[in-house]
Amino acid sequence: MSTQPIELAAPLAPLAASRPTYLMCPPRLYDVNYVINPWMAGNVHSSSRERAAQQWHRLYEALTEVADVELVEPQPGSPDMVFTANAGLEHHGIVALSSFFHAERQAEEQHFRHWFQDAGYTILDIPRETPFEGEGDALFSTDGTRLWAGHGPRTTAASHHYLSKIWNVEVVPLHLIDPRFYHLDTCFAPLENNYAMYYPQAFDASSLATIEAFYPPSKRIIINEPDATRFACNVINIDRTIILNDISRELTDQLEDHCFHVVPVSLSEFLKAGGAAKCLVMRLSAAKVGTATSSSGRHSQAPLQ
Ligand SMILES: NC(=O)NCCC[C@H](N)C(=O)O
Repeated sequence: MSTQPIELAAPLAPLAASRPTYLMCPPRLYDVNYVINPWMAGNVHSSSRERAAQQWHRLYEALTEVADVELVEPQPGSPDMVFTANAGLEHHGIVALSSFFHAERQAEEQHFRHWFQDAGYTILDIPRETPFEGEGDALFSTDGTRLWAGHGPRTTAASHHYLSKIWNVEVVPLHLIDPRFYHLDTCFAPLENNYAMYYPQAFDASSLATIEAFYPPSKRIIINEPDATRFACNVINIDRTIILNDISRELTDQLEDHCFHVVPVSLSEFLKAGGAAKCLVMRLSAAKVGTATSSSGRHSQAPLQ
């Protein structure tokens, strides 16, 4: 019998899982200055900048656990710039820049344009006559086979054909009919492992049938009105992690039963403007970022406010 100590094989270094990258905008200039959705009504100047900063930082910290974050500087006169999901839609290094429906947000377009230019993206414009509000209304299915595209309150159905031309992808229109859920990302979320969360009443009958034809019953996570109005569908989903505003215990349990790891971050100050976790971030192709020469950059620490 050998007396040689058994040599244990050195453990394999874990494969570096590629971390996704997101764009965020610090809330230094965030406020509710006007009313362009039902959540803002009665909330003009009612948000606390200090609380908003704390909540945004918690979101930033939760996100940087699982992703890299780039920052764009907030700009005077654009208090909604914190909702970077609405800057545009980026895929394969190309950005379809948003063409905002409301004049109140149109000044943001030039600021985001500069950031994407400096970061080396190819920018394609969507005409002013056919408003398009970026990732707020355009979400790829997690298998990448289709682009779900909302229309109605903000984005026009006529803008969708630009998206299918840019990426040669099937664009599936979903008609939003409840003014509280004015962007697709407020009422619908494709999730990993081909699940989807959605608030059915936000859609017309044929759009709902389209969603249900794609997701079999076992893959549907149906959100009730109390959770929908907590922006439960407005999630950042990275692998099994789901970052979102506070939701009910029942929904948390349901998500955990489907093996998701739920990370709640209270975002009450941003709900006053009609946005939550997913609205505060925009997904980017990692390949392009890090080349920016503007005030943005890759940050591993929470930035100063
Ligand atoms: N749903 C989103 O993607 N973004 C939230 C945008 C809030 C902003 N106050 C707006 O009404 O456009």
